[in-house]
Amino acid sequence: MKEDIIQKIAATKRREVAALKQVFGITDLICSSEAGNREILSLRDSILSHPVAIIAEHKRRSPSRGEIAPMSDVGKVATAYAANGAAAMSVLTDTPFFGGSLVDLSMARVAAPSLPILRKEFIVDEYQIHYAKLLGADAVLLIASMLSEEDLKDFNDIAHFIGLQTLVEVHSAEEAAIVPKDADMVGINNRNLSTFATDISHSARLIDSLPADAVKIAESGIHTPDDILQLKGLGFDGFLIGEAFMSTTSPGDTLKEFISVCES
Ligand SMILES: O=P(O)(O)OC[C@@H](O)[C@@H](O)c1c[nH]c2ccccc12
Repeated sequence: MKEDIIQKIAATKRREVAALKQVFGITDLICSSEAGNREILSLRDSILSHPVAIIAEHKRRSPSRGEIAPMSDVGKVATAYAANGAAAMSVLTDTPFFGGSLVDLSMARVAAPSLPILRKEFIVDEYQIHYAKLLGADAVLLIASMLSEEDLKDFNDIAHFIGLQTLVEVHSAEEAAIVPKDADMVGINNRNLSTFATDISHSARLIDSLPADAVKIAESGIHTPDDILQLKGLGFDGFLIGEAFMSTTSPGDTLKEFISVCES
């Protein structure tokens, strides 16, 4: 059977973390991230205080779309997202599949000091959570389908222990059932991680399997302001959008246009 993309990514991530650990051990990493202690911004509060709460993503390429904005200046995009009403920013740090990097994360942090930032990564090891903090993230994505129930709980606790928030991503009712009660936000990904195809009606079908009081984020395949309004009507609090912004010449202006259409 052909290997799922997500399985291939998970294997790559394990090798990547093993190599990083050779250079910079986990104890050194934890000490460094604690030494540079900065005030963590609440991504969750920002979602709840924005009437149209968009987590605007920086994405250079993807396995499904190929190149989107390979030469993007992440600092410029971060400044533009902050200036044009983003509730938060998501920075893809994966290199082999999405063309991002840890440098992208730290450059976004410097360029947009008041904007909550999510490290968008395939987390398979707590090491990646400490690295997220070191480079200035406020929150991390935890993908339920890549983790055992036990690891999901542990990683959620570790993130909280070092002051970061968590967005737990699910794809099914079974995964929704294992989301830790104190996860800060729960996301439904409209992208099937085996095929990478998107279908926004997936969010609509699954929303009732999330706890009523969860902060709910719809992720992927959102291409128009109308998509946002439809998902908002169903009860979603926030919207994670990458391609629809990054495939335009000015991601910040496109974000602004989406918000103004939604608010009109
Ligand atoms: O570019 P889009 O379709 O707007 O999607 C953004 C974001 O939701 C997507 O990058 C994403 C969310 N979770 C993921 C997990 C794996 C790969 C990709 C993703």
